Amino acid sequence: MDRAYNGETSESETFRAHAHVWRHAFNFISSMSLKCAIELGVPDALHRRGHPATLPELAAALSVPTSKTTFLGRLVAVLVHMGFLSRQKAAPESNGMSEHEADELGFEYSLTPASCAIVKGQPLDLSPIVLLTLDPIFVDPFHCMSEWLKSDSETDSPSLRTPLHMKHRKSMWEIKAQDKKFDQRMNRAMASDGPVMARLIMDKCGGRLFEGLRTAVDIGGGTGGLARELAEAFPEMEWTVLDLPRVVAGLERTRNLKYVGGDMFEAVPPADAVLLKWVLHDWSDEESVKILKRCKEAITSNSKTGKAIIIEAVIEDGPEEGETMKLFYDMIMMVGTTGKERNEKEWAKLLREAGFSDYKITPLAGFRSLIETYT
Ligand SMILES: C[S@@+](CC[C@H](N)C(=O)[O-])C[C@H]1O[C@@H](n2cnc3c(N)ncnc32)[C@H](O)[C@@H]1O
Ligand SMILES: C/C=C/c1ccc(O)c(OC)c1
Repeated sequence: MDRAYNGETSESETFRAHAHVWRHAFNFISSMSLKCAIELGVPDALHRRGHPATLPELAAALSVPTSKTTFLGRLVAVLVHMGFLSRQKAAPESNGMSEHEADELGFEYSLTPASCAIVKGQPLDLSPIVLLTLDPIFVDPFHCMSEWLKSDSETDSPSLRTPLHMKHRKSMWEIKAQDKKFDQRMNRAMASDGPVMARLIMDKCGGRLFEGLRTAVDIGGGTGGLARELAEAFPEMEWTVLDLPRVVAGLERTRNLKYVGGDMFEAVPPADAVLLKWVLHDWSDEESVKILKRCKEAITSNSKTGKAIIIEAVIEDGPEEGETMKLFYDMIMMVGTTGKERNEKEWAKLLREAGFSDYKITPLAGFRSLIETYT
């Protein structure tokens, strides 16, 4: 019999184990409370206000009716607990409340560093990524994970390719092509990561990264969230964003940045540097090698000193808290795409198979790295 059942385990140890289970079972409450706060615009309202708000003031600012104020208070309690709001005792005279009211509602709430990071429209706003991650299109298929794991891929029915496929009877890419709202949500989430990564890349690599290079193309670059920043930082270079025609339709070129609609599995515009951020983790090894081969052709046809620059997680490198994110993104890739997160060995193998020679990994802050590889 297991130690846990034979009485040798101390009670406190058992309770610690139970607490561990409880916490993990209820983790989704944190995710959903965060999602709700973003949808309601809680951080935005406090940011606009510029000073702390009592619960009734917050309710008014969010257009939550008086009949729902106490319910909002229950969400707010969770947000305080999670570190997305801070709570202080309000000075009673500051809000004109009687002492009795102050007992119940005498707190004021303000932003924390974590909620500042999800104020909409701020340069480094993470809220679009949260809303994409917690979209039912991604969350629902997690309920199918066990069923999917037991289904035999050998039968190779397309509907068994991913749990997302199993749930929606379509691939993520088909949904993205058909559902305008989801398409926008995803494009926005990706674009919002651009300025963050551009800043990290410039901090860690500076001008060295593009030294001697005249042209660059961001493959699967979405609406240009990253390329626009880099085009501004490196104005003497010519920049191109390649993405599917409907993603880049109607996007205006700037002085040194243009958009090209196309299919990266077919052809990639020639350039000295090819960028791939958060693209290869969407695809299996076979698919990734195909993309990388197109990239290699694009580089060699243009330059002898060219390189590919891959911005992705490298599993097992970097600090502990980064590791959690890599593991979680690996689940998202497994549930939603045919891709995966890769360790250094797996990256090296992909690059070799696609015909790249050497590579160099520079860890960026957070959970991603920059991989430079040469033709
Ligand atoms: C996860 S997003 C990453 C976007 C961007 N690189 C970033 O990091 O913000 C993947 C991108 O690949 C694009 N994509 C998917 N299939 C493609 C294809 N066959 N050719 C070109 N782009 C493609 C999608 O439209 C999407 O913009
Ligand atoms: C819920 C998140 C979905 C997602 C889908 C494809 C990606 O490449 C990705 O990269 C961060 C995120």
